[in-house]
Amino acid sequence: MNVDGKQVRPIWLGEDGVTVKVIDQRQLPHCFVVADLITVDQVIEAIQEMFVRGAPLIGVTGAYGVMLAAIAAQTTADPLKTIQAECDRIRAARPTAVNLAWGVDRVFQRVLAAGSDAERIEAARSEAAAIAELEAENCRLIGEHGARLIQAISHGKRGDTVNILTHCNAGWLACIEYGTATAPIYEAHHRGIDVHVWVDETRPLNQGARLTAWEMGKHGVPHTVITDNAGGHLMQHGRVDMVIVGTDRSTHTGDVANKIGTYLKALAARDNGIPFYVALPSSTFDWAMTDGVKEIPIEERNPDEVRYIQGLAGGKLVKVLVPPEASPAADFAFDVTPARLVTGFITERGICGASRTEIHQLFPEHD
Ligand SMILES: CSC[C@H]1O[C@H](OP(=O)(O)O)[C@H](O)[C@@H]1O
Repeated sequence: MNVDGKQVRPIWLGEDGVTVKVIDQRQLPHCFVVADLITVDQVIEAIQEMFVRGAPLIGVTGAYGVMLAAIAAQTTADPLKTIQAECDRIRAARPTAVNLAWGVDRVFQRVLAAGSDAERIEAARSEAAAIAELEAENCRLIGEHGARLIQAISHGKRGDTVNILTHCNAGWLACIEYGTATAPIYEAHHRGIDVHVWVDETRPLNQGARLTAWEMGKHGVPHTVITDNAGGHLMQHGRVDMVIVGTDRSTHTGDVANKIGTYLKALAARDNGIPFYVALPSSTFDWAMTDGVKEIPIEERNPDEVRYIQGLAGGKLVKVLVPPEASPAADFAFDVTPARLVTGFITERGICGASRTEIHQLFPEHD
């Protein structure tokens, strides 16, 4: 995406064809820092500590991690076995986003089919790059399809501003280009449709206030940062026309895992008759799980993420909200919105309802 006149992605391969370069999103919006990853351990750290985050981006980062595993495995007695063990470690870095396993497994299948160390490395490098380009194109298509929904609302409002609420960051920073939830917003804005975005701050790591607001500002999209608890009030007072969120894993039966707090927005949207859409590439569907509330693993992160807030000092923890010795804390990173609260999915193949039948009509190869 264009940032201050430069084309920027959250991940790219260095000129040496080995160094995986990522924007350290923990430092945004205060500092733009690029981290170099050259080992599997560094890839795992980047995923776990959220230098990189967002399902599609986590998938691409894990995919490049398999390339780094193949490079390191050259000096081992059994390279394939070593690579497989490293894939297991990368896959386990964060539990909720299904793209991580999807990306790692796609690359490992290509590595398995290669015949030598050099071929394994090249197969991994090219497949990781191909996944990145696939996800970029899928997000572009999500934008095309989703913009039609926004256009219809704009038409119904005779061109008045379409107010869209989004939660967390499902922007290009969570993907490769365009984003998922933000792709229709960018495309509608590009088409000259009058849009405004309510940006949930998204406690505790504030991906909305820090990342979505930064993206919107750099792209010139009108937006307002709000507290997580303001969405219901705005919906009650007719100030939200639609909700679009991303997802880290959605079951093929329509249940949606996304950043903690999404479920509450879906409840408020349903109570106020507001359409609630989930934007995702098909790599984020889980074709095996049927009951998302029961089956999707919900990551629990370090409670200090609740106790502290990141400040201006280059991402350093600068302010204590809850003295650790005073109270226990808990940091549930995701929740699951049941399909009954989801109006529809915006995918690279178009828009569908949130039932198993409708999802499979769009993706029959998974029947
Ligand atoms: C397009 S996936 C974005 C998705 O990922 C975020 O979680 P995290 O920042 O913890 O990786 C959030 O759930 C977003 O909706």
